[in-house]
Amino acid sequence: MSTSDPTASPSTFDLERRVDSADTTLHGQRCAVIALGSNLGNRLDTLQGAVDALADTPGLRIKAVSAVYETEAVGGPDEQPNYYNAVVVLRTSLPPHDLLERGNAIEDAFGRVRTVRWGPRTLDVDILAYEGVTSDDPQLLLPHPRSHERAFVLAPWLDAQPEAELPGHGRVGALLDELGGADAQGVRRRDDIRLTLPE
Ligand SMILES: Nc1ncnc2c1ncn2[C@@H]1O[C@H](COP(=O)(O)OP(=O)(O)OP(=O)(O)O)[C@@H](O)[C@H]1O
Ligand SMILES: Nc1nc2c(c(=O)[nH]1)N=C(CO)CN2
Repeated sequence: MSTSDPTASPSTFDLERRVDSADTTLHGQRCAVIALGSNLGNRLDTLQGAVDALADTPGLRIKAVSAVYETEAVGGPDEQPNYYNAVVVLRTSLPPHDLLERGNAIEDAFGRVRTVRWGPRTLDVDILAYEGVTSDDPQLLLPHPRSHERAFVLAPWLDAQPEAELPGHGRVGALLDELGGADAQGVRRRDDIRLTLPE
């Protein structure tokens, strides 16, 4: 992890130790899919910062990043700004809870404040699925229990991984069709902006 990592903290060392041990045990690398969302502040810079921070995580390699989608806020208080949403497909030797911890640290680094449920936020990092893992632990529900009904998740996921399947629900493309497509939920691909992967 580089010293410029905005999430670097003493717990970073803990994380590195766990990554090292995960690398040398049976965990191997598994595929995981992460949803990013932002509807406060500079949404594009924040999503790019989150991609950079994920890419800078030991034991994690990004395989694909979706286009950016501008999406109407679902749930929570009225009159929220639109979100920018994107999905990242990765391979990792981090166990699921460590990946969650890393996602939470990245949210915190970008000023995430938790007030009302589904309220506006600088950054949301959700784990949509983790290869071979289902979990009913409220701290980490896998696959994410609401992803099948959210076009703001399915449209970018399909973009990043056209053959994707949501465990227990089927193909992501079919799920999006069942919702009536991206347009039906106010989800629009923004082809004028994009996220990049660090070299
Ligand atoms: N798959 C998951 N990915 C991320 N957080 C999860 C997951 N499953 C459970 N959680 C838990 O959900 C808690 C609340 O997360 P958060 O406030 O970001 O919810 P939200 O993104 O607003 O709502 P939603 O869960 O509907 O997307 C977190 O503390 C986290 O431990
Ligand atoms: N459009 C949109 N709406 C949301 C989003 C989001 O990322 N995009 N995230 C939520 C909680 O995770 C609740 N509502």
